[in-house]
Amino acid sequence: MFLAKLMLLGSGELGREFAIAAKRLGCAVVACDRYAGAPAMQVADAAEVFSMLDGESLRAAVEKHRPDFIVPEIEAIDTATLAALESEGWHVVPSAKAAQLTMNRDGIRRFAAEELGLTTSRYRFAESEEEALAAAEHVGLPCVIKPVMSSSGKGQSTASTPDEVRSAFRYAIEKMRGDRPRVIVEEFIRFDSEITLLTVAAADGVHFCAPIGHRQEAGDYRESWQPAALAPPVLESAQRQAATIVSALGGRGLFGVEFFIAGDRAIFSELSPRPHDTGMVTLVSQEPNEFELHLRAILGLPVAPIVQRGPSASAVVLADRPSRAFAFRGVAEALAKGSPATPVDLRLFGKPETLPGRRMGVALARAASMGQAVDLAKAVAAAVAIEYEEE
Ligand SMILES: Nc1ncnc2c1ncn2[C@@H]1O[C@H](COP(=O)(O)OP(=O)(O)OP(=O)(O)O)[C@@H](O)[C@H]1O
Ligand SMILES: NCC(=O)N[C@@H]1O[C@H](COP(=O)([O-])[O-])[C@@H](O)[C@H]1O
Ligand SMILES: [Mg+2]
Repeated sequence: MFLAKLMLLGSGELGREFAIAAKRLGCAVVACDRYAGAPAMQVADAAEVFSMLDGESLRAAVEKHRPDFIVPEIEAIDTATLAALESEGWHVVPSAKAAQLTMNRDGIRRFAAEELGLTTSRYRFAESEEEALAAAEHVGLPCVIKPVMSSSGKGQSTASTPDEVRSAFRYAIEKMRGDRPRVIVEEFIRFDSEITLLTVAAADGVHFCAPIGHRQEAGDYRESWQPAALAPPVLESAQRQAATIVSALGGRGLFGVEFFIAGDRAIFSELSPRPHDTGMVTLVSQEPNEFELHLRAILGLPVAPIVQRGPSASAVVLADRPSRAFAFRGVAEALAKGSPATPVDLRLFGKPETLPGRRMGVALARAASMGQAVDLAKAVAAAVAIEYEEE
């Protein structure tokens, strides 16, 4: 009856768009996350609530639902259980190895730089303030310090003095996820721009989407746009490095490969073996979008042609305080900003709770020029207000 049964490990906004794509192609979707009512659960056939770091619960959910594909949607998953499940014949997307290496910054960085020879910033790992100081001396100041396990910029800061290195180390340990008090100390790259290169490992080989430019603030993305203007040799270098790493990680699916662009160099930063948040722009910028591409690649279906539809942008809608009682205002005004030549759209994720800086929605726009598309997406996002009610 169903084309395939997919189990999502993590059910946020990215999982929700993936689940919608899967439902459209007649798949069954089981959505798992740490809380009930997560965005993808709202459109899935079934839901399971447990921590993805709890291996026993993860195994129980897999054995209960018997999915054809286990699809990690977040980074923090009990990857030892994923590896065990894979060895027993369950299919982990794109591979247990990819999930395992990318969950920890030390895993993916050492694999990229030391095994594959990709261009990266200088880096060292540290497990104490003293080690962090020594690492900072090695990579130079300023440097960027991040917990090895974290995402969306959590626990990340830049240090310019030895004192700041100490406090950045403490901050990273305080905000880290998981149980390994370890940080990466990276050379600060003065980049001209940064991009995500969506790279699809499909049955018939590797395909690329047009590069996506993005702007980050506090380690989290604010706006993204596609296509990002890149000199052809820089794009080719990024594509070569992306093809190398996705092929080495193995399996089929879409990857978000992040690069810093500095002069004529594409410097590999990190990658997601799954759709990328900056890739939400593809909801208006291309067909198939990144979620449909991930799905098609997983199912062994054709992914080409990938059609880019011109200058497009996304801008995030963030909450600024914790609340379980809130409402969205200004949606009509936001959507009224579109015109036949400059269409706009909006996704509100339906998360049941706000937190300071939590992403609650994203605005999308297409226009004749990139500047116009970004400005329009920002205006649409700015028109949406979150009204917090007294609890
Ligand atoms: N070495 C560096 N030099 C300069 N800027 C950096 C460096 N490392 C990170 N940044 C900035 O911080 C942002 C977030 O870093 P990174 O992608 O490593 O973190 P993350 O927590 O994995 O984020 P996400 O999960 O959103 O991708 C980068 O996109 C970049 O803007
Ligand atoms: N950069 C990773 C990323 O964007 N992940 C996306 O955010 C969700 C968690 O949101 P939450 O923290 O608001 O629950 C994840 O489930 C995923 O969709
Ligand atoms: Mg990143």
